[in-house]
This record gives sequence, structure tokens and C-alpha cells, in this order.
Amino acid sequence: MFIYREVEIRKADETAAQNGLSGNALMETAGRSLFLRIKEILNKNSRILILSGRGNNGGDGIVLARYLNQWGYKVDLVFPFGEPKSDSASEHFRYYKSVGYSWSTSIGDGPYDVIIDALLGVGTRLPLNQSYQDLLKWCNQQHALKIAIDIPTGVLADRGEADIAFHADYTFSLHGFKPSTFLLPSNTYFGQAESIDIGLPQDAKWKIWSEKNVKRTMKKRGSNSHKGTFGTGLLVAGTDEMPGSAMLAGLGAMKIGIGKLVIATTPYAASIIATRLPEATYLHDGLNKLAVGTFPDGIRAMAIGPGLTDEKLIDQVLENVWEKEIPLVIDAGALGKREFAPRKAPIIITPHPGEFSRLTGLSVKEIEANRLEISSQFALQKNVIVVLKGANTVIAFPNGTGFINRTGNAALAKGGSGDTLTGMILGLICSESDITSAIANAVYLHGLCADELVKEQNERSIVAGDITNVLGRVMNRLITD
Ligand SMILES: NC(=O)C1=CN([C@@H]2O[C@H](COP(=O)(O)OP(=O)(O)OC[C@H]3O[C@@H](n4cnc5c(N)ncnc54)[C@H](O)[C@@H]3O)[C@@H](O)[C@H]2O)[C@H](O)CC1
Ligand SMILES: [K+]
Repeated sequence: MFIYREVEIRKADETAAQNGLSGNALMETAGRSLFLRIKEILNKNSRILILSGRGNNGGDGIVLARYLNQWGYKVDLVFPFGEPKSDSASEHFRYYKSVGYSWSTSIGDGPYDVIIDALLGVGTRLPLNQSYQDLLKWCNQQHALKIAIDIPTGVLADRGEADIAFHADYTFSLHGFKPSTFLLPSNTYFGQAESIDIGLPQDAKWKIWSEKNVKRTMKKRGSNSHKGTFGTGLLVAGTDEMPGSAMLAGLGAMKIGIGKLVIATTPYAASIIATRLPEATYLHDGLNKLAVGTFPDGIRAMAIGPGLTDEKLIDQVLENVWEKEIPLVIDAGALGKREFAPRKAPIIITPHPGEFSRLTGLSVKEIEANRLEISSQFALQKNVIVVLKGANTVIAFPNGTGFINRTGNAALAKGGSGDTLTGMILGLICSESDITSAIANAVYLHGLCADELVKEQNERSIVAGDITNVLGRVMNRLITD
């Protein structure tokens, strides 16, 4: 499932047209595919209102209206802002009229059971003028099933800003999702978002990391494997005041399948953690030791940050390990503003929007409205992999590609869930060969555990420690060969 920005959609259309598949043909496919999907949720007796704009989004509405008419649905096609003006929409309008179906420029007497928004699509420019705002307010007041074509009118394709917008129950996006489906506040207007195939080849820089991807990239372990096969990870985490963060991250790493784990922490934290995690080994006073250059042998990957506060020592440790050719996960207390000097091995940062705001100097609101683009630019500029947490976690790579994760729920909005994720990422980058899918799978599984937990418990009662309790169960379902 791919995510397309406006420029990518325009390019796909242009390439198709240059190679013989016209805009008119694409609109026909779009309208027909929409009809085939939408009729599954329609009732033959429903009164349907299609609001069509003057561009190609409106054109999709015209083709949809033709099919609905043809199949005997009660449909009113209305152009509240005038007749179509784009070429393809005008052509389809001409054909629509030629077969004798009706249309109007004003909305008839209601009530309507279904309202389909084909007013504006990826060509939207904000702000909306007063007449658009009034119409959308009217739509949102109607007790009707609301369906948006491509994007709800009032939201942009690429960014999350939205003021007044069509409040859809369903949004059917053509060719693939648009970034605003995953941004805030635009995300709140989409309802159930689905992608509708219109026959164009699928290829974009961004995609949704899906169950299929997990199944393809996570396989059962070979019968002749041993603990060395899955690597030794170093987790630098936890203080006397925050021993739990190291425990949660440690559980994340071990329960996702790391071979061996060394936890660098305080002796007091180690004494507490060891009762729950006797499988790990401990580097007492780890932060101090690493700061003066001690480094355990045979480490394949390292994570630093959960529960740490001493910035000076953290900086010293980072300086010491910067040249080591092992992937480095930087989280929580280690996520201070830094320059990210060039480094041979990958750097993975795992900020929540607040931490990312401090790193980028942008407000949390700006980040949420544009989390894909901002993460992507940061990844590119600093040559780091960004895991921007929150609903729809973004994983951005320095080559401009990225994934969105859709698992997880509000149960994860709690102290400790980020520590668990850091451990899970460390565990998978240590034990799997491909770092890209390792990170994505850790994020996916972390969210999926929360989805599993809410089946049995209220999201309020779930704590971070519960996540790894169900990890084995969810992995069993996904890893089958
Ligand atoms: N490959 C595909 O995915 C296909 C998608 N299709 C559909 O086409 C639209 C995009 O069509 P386009 O004509 O470029 O843009 P819009 O329909 O969104 O409208 C453009 C039209 O509206 C004017 N406009 C923009 N903002 C405002 C505003 N705030 N107030 C008033 N008017 C505004 C703008 O000036 C233009 O005149 C895509 O979303 C899909 O639905 C194709 O049908 C098939 C291929
Ligand atoms: K729309």
C-alpha cells in the first residue's frame, strides 16, 4: 500500500497519458472502481447526493453517478459551484448528458441517506472560500452516510492542516493513500480510509508497512542456529531513579529474539532488573565505564537512552562509540540536540513528537501536520534513520524512502512503551540481517501487541510491561515459515 504526494500522482497521470492511457480513461477506471466498491455499502433505496466540483475530482463523481444511474440507484448529481471545466471531467459530463441522466447546480429537497463528496481532490488549495465552508458545514450537519472521493474536501493532499472539512465516514483514495491520511488534524476527517486501484503501476517512496511485509521478512529460525547467530546487543539504560526503563527495553530486546544482551546500568538498577531478566548480563556503572572508553567485546548493535539523564556522560559515551561500526539506536535521554557527525554505521533515532520538536526547532503542531516530510528531510540532512513515534509512526530513511506503521492504539500512550520499543528495535537489528525491515517489524509488532492487548483489557489498564507478554503470541501468528 503506497502513499503518493500530489506531485507523484500528477507524474503517474502524465506518464500514463504520454504512453497512451488518457486522463479520460483513468477517470473512467476511477469512477467504475469507485462504483464497484461503494455499491457494497449502499442500499438500493437510499437517496444519494453526489456533490461534484469543477476539476477532475468532480469528474470522478460524474462517472460514479453514471454507473449508479445505470444500476438503478436513486442519485442526484449536483454541481454547486458550476459545471465542470477540466478536459476529462467535461468530456465525461458530455457523455453523461448524452445518455440522458439528470443533473443540477443546486441541491434538491432532502433528506439524503448518502452524501458523496467529489468536490475537491489533490488540486485543493486552502483556504476555502465562504461558499465552500457553508456547503461543508451543511454536509456535516446531515444525518447521512458520508463518503469522500480521494480526500475529504477541505484537507490538502500532502499536509495535515485543515479547518473546515467534509467529515467522511469513508474515504476512497485513488491509486494510493495521500500523506494527509496520516497527518493531523486532517486525519480526523477521513473516517475509514481505503485505497482504490485504478490500474496504474504502484511505485512510491513511501508505503504502509503491512502484515504482508512482516510475513515476507520475518522467518522461522534455522534449526542449526545458536545464540551467536542472533548477536549480542548493548543496552545503555536505566538509573537508580528509573530502573524500569532498562528492564522494559531489556525485555523488548530479549523477547523479540536477540541472542545475548548486555545491560549497562547502575548496580542498584541491575539488582532489580536481574530478578525479572536473569538472562541478560550486566555492566555495572555502565555509563561511567563506557564514558572512559571501556567497551564489551562482540557487540553487534547498541541502544542508548531509556531512563538516562546525565547529558555530559551520554555525550562522552556517544563520542566514544561514534567510530564503532555497529548500528546505534539513540532514544529518550540521549536525544539531546546534537549534530550527528558522519558515521559509517547506521544511526537510528526514536523521538516522540516532543523530542523531535526539540531536535528540529519546529513546534509539535507543525510536526504533526507534516510528520512524513519533516522526518524525511531530517533523515536526509543528518543521514540518520528517524522513527517518529505517535499514532501512525513514521520510519524515514536517509535515501528519501519511508514507511508508515498503522498498528497500535492509545494503550501505548503511557510511560515505558517507548523504552520497550527501543529494546525491540535493538533486538531485531541484532538478530535480523536487513536493518530496514528489522526496524519496521519492531515498530509493527510493538503496535500489534497493543492491538492484541485491547481485545482483552481496557486501554487504560494496559501498561508497557504487558507488551512483551503477548509478543510471543503475535509473532507466532505472523512467523509461519
Ligand atoms: N491518478 C489519479 O489518482 C487520478 C485521479 N483523478 C482525480 O483527479 C483529482 C485531481 O484533479 P484536479 O482537477 O487536478 O484537482 P481537483 O479536482 O482537486 O480540483 C481542482 C480545481 O479546483 C480548484 N480549487 C482548488 N482549491 C480550491 C478552493 N479552495 N476553492 C475553490 N476552488 C478550488 C482548482 O483551482 C482547480 O480548478 C484527484 O483528486 C482524483 O479525484 C482522476 O480522475 C483520475 C486519475
Ligand atoms: K473529495
